[in-house]
Amino acid sequence: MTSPHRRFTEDRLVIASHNKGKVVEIRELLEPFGVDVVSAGDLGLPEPEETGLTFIDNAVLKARAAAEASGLPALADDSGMTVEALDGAPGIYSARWAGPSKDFAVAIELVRTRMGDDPDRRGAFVCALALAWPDGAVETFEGVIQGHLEFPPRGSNGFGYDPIFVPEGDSRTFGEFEPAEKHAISHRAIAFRQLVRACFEPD
Ligand SMILES: O=P(O)(O)OP(=O)(O)OP(=O)(O)OC[C@H]1O[C@@H](n2cnc3c(O)ncnc32)[C@H](O)[C@@H]1O
Ligand SMILES: [Mg+2]
Repeated sequence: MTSPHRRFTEDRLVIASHNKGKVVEIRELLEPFGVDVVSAGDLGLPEPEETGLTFIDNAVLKARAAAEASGLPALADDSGMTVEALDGAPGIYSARWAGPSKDFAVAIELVRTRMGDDPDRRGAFVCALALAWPDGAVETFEGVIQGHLEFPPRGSNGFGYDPIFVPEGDSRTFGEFEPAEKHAISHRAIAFRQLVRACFEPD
């Protein structure tokens, strides 16, 4: 049976993200596929307003905007951290909790104070990926990694909420992981494996 997914056959791809940490990780994850990648920032593409109510909706909105503006296929990532004790917040608002200056010390402090001494420390990272073509076709994938939160933040690798997130089965935060170790297990890596299987690898 042939794959129901639209295959990626072009040789150039736009990463529809203005987040430097994400762009670094996505470039590393795409490296084995020999795709020439350019970021939305490099092309001077605008940052669309994220009006969706799910990670998938926002990933599709960002990928479609970049594909239309650039005339190239575009890959967007909408991701965030969900906290059990906060009923899933900050979730799709994870970037917005860091405020206009994108200060994650502020966002992390907000999570710490809102959780207070709630004994439930469980959290997860979610990553939705959308690959969109200029003709409007789109493919979507989602990955989740479970873990718990620890304060104060530890480690200077990664980005965003990495210094407070401890994935299940480890005692270190993602901020203390080497990049290659994070790529082996992260929410982004899980979503990427599905994307690669569906759209990049030969049938
Ligand atoms: O929308 P783009 O331009 O891609 O960049 P952004 O930073 O606004 O990205 P999102 O809207 O998807 O918001 C997700 C936020 O969740 C956080 N986040 C996502 N993945 C993460 C990861 O692997 N490690 C730590 N924090 C992460 C990070 O702080 C992001 O700013
Ligand atoms: Mg964003």
